[in-house]
Amino acid sequence: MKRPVGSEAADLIQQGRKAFVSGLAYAAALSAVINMLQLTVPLFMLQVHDRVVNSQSTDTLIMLIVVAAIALAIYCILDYVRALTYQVMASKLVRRLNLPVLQAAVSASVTHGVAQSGQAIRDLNDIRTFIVGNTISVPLEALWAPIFLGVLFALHWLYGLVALVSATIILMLSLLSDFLTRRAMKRANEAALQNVGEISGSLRHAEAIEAMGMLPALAGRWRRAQLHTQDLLDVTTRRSRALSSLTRTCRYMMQIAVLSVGAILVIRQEVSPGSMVASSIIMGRLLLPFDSMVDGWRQWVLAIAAWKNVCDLIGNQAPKRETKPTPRTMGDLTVDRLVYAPPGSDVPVLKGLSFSLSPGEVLGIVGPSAAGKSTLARLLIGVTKPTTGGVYLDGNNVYLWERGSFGDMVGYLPQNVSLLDGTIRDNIARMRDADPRLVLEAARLADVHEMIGRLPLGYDTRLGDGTYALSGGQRQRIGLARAIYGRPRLVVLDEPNANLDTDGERALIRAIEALRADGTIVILIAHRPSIMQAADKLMVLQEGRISQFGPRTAVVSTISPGEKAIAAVRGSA
Ligand SMILES: Nc1ncnc2c1ncn2[C@@H]1O[C@H](COP(=O)(O)OP(=O)(O)OP(=O)(O)O)[C@@H](O)[C@H]1O
Repeated sequence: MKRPVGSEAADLIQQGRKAFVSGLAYAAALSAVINMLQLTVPLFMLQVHDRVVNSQSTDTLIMLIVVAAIALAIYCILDYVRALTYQVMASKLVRRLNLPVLQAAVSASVTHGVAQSGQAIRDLNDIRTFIVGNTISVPLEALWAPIFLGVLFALHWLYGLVALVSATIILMLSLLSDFLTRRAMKRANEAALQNVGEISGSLRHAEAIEAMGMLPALAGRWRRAQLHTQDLLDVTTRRSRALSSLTRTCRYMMQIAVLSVGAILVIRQEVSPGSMVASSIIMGRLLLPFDSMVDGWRQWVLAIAAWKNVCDLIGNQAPKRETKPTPRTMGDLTVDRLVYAPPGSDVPVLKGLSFSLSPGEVLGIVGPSAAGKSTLARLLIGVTKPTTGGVYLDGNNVYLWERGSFGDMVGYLPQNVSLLDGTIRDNIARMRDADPRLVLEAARLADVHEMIGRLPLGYDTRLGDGTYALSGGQRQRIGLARAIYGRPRLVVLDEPNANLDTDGERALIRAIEALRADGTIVILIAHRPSIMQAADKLMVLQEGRISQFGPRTAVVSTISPGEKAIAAVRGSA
């Protein structure tokens, strides 16, 4: 039986939460013992002063050394085990969630843009850094403060009182630091993120910037934005440095205070000299988590917010798709009352489209700009979720289809061909371990084999930033080879001839004919009419509605003269 779609995401979140909570409980148990063992040194001092110095007994000293050494050895092991526990927690979480977050981020970037999805990947990394860092332990350490306080009260109530007042002062200073820096820090971080986003976005258009002399104006904007960020950071740094100096000084003063109280008590012979030194050490240990309490708390809040973002992304934004592969099919493509309105908009771009195509049919889609052609293409390949209605391939909903098996069924050449960082072979083979036979077959079918052979490293030529730059036509033809790699059952080509010369167009028509002979359903979207001679059927899309649909010759004969997009089709008939 198939599991309900989306339940895998909920399971993953649940498992991640469980692993974190059980790991934290284990770390808390270890922390309990570790904190007790941290009393080894002060207790050793106390005993040395009170027993060894007074009795001058080296036997007692040796016994104390042995006991302390055993306690410290156990401390060392447990401290290491606790660090390992955090590391295992972090790596389990990242291993489980890496792929789902990446998948969800890709889906989210289709609908919400790249910024949000990039943030989710950063969030997961932040959670990992938080778990393996020191601040995760702060609340666990603070839990043991009452024990240290109890020991100090047990040594003398005045030690306890000084410690209690000191802890309160340190906590107040820590809260004050948070109050004075939190807002400015948040604004500085947001401004810095925005700056980096703007700069990296603009660098993608370096040619246009350079050619049209936009650099001075852009540099002025970046400079102003960076100065603003720097001002905010300066404010936070000044305030937090001042408060951390004050806190540290207070801590030293409090240790002097406890030592002074101890000295008075020793003079009055109310406590032993050993207890004076021991109380100073315990006090330092007690104040440590209070010092980092607010920072630790802030890190916890940030980590919880990051976890919430990751859960939201996986649970809500990721498409609720089937998790089991669907077998390869040869059936019809059916579009049923398809309506699509972009997120946040009530105005549909596509208004109730219905049509169907049989295996081996080639459909050409024409229409004026902004008619909804590319939006329809994205719905046909199951990238975008329909608002209502659906697209079905052999009865299976293309949006809900498990992505791995659907990818084998489908080829897509987007309007803006985007080749990925990697070799030409990697790109044609869709970044999988390339099967050379299939890569060659796709390249031959797209008629790019010779062209690739002329490149410096052939199929091993690397594409990406700072590497080999292909022409627009070369990119489009390699994109076509990628779309038809593995002989998919449905191929959607959005403006496949936009950058092609006559030879390229002829090769494209040959590729479409080969796909048709193979029983593949091909959908062609084009403004340039020459390619439409390869189509069996034509659809004219206008303002999100099908105004014409049928065999190519029939549609062409019924088109009213004067319509721009349709005149283009007539030219091809
Ligand atoms: N995610 C979205 N958010 C807002 N508007 C959108 C979204 N997707 C599509 N649109 C709008 O839908 C309309 C159709 O866009 P589409 O890209 O499908 O047109 P097209 O027919 O392919 O145009 P062209 O021939 O110029 O490529 C446009 O007005 C576009 O702004």
